[in-house]
Amino acid sequence: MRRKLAAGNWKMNGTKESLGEIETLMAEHASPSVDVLICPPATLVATLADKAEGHALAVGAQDCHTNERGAHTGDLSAPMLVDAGASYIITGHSERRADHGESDADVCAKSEAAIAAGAVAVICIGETLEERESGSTLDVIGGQLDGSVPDNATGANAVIAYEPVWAIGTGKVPTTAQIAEVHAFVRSRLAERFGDEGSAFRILYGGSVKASNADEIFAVADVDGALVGGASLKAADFGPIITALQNA
Ligand SMILES: O=C[C@H](O)COP(=O)(O)O
Repeated sequence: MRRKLAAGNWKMNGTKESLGEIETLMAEHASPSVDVLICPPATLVATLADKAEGHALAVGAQDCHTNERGAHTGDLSAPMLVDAGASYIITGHSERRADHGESDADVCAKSEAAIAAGAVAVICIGETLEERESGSTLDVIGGQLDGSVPDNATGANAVIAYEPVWAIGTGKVPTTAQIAEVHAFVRSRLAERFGDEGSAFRILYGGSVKASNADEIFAVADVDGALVGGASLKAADFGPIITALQNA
């Protein structure tokens, strides 16, 4: 049985003051029946991990370097992030792919590094609007999945996040049929490659998830939770999404 996951990605938002939102969230969701994860900017990982000690809240990072250490000014390695308190690391977010030119091979190496460091890799894939409109969504998703998920991935150490690029931060959400089609495709592709283990991977949906659409999205087969951006910044927005996932 896959345990559901409500994951918040704060992206490049938040200072120490913002952690008050997490204190509210932890107080209001002290014993969630789903996994709850917040990935703040790297500057806040250690501070949030300290605050989350003893609470049912996992802390994650938004990216990592492929190497364990070395001359890479400004970068952070997976073991360093784990040392700071991250138990999950997002890899291959479309904003990293676009802003930093990360390829599937880069994402695969980062995911492998995250897993080797003992973190759960949250591996992101998703098509652009142009790819969706040209009918190549499943080809794109299949290629990203094959290229970005490392051989050492299992259901315990990796999560797949399907985030259509055109749905991120836009308020546009695919239809439930579109989400169902991609999630079923991802599930079958994982089964082809990993056999029975393929059914153990959690597959999250991400892109303009909010309290008002969460129930509908979480009712879709093979949606094991969400990777939430904007609506994860405030407890008043993220709390109801956690509740919806618990009730799904
Ligand atoms: O990582 C989160 C996603 O990019 C979704 O962001 P959003 O919920 O602001 O659309």
